[in-house]
Amino acid sequence: MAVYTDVAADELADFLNQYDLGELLSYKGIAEGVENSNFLLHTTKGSFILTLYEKRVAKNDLPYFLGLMTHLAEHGVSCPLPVRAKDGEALRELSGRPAAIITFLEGVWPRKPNATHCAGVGEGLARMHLAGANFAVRRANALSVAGWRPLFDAAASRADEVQPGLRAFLAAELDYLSGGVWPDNLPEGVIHADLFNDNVFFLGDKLSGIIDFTFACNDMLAYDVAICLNAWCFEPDHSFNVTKARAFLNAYGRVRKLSEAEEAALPLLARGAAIRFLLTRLVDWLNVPPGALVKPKDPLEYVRKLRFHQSVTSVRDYGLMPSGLVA
Ligand SMILES: Nc1ncnc2c1ncn2[C@@H]1O[C@H](COP(=O)(O)OP(=O)(O)O)[C@@H](O)[C@H]1O
Ligand SMILES: N[C@@H](CCOP(=O)(O)O)C(=O)O
Repeated sequence: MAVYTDVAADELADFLNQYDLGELLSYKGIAEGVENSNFLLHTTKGSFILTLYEKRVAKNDLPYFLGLMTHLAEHGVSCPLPVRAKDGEALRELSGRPAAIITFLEGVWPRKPNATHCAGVGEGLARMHLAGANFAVRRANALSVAGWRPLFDAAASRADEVQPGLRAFLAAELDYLSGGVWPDNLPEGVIHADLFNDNVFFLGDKLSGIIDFTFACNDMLAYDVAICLNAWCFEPDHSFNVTKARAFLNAYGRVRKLSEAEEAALPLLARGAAIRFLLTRLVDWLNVPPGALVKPKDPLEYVRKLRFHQSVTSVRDYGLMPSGLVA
């Protein structure tokens, strides 16, 4: 998260009067993350997170995110719960933005994830996929193949300022991925779509909860696996860590087994997952709003990840035997 929209103390106190959350004791903006404005609130009834939804979030989608958190929590996933105001509504408006308060989740996101964390995420992701199976509401993935071209168009003219040749590299990859190769027959369901290490909390080595459902949608479950491979299984020097990947994939597979078709599609899905985050990061890198409390994320990290997946021919390179047996 970040802070794009400031909230004054008296405005917040008025806002909180709509809830049964006691008196405001203190609040502060959270400098982490890049998408929305987030504040940690301390009231006489405890700690809460206030989110003001910003740029990439469509107001119409908010009931999906809030409903999904409630559904997942009811089905055994540890995640924040939306807090309803006195009128029963969780989604409100503050400082001209859609806003919601969610419960505070204990835990710390891992700054240096190890293979045990990766296994925890694999298991947690698979459990989330199973828990989402009977969520009745649907939301298409706005950031799948069709959503990548507009991002490219928004950044293309300045892409080479970030790295010479980046524009041509992205154009070629986009042409390839949108040229009919993208799978359309893999199992679908609710995916988190942004399960990076700053969205997974641990207490010790044990996963304590999953946050940030603002990209959640219905899409291929294996695409979520690919997003996590990228987010969790590379080192700070951008080399791929096959031990982490094996730990992640095997833990996922113990809860929800990937089909052979899903395994075979993983390299392609990982390329798609890489260009999706490369493009949003590039757009954000080139358009930091003046005065915003935000640290944009490095798009070039994802160029290196994408190049790695371009060289992958089999799921063996991710530490799995093609049959799904442990390598
Ligand atoms: N329910 C929560 N409980 C505790 N901390 C939270 C919670 N939600 C968010 N945070 C804190 O805010 C940070 C950013 O949240 P995140 O949802 O990732 O932001 P964004 O809306 O920008 O994607 C997290 O890394 C965490 O420190
Ligand atoms: N995970 C994305 C950025 C958006 O997620 P946030 O949770 O950090 O706001 C990336 O790494 O590009």
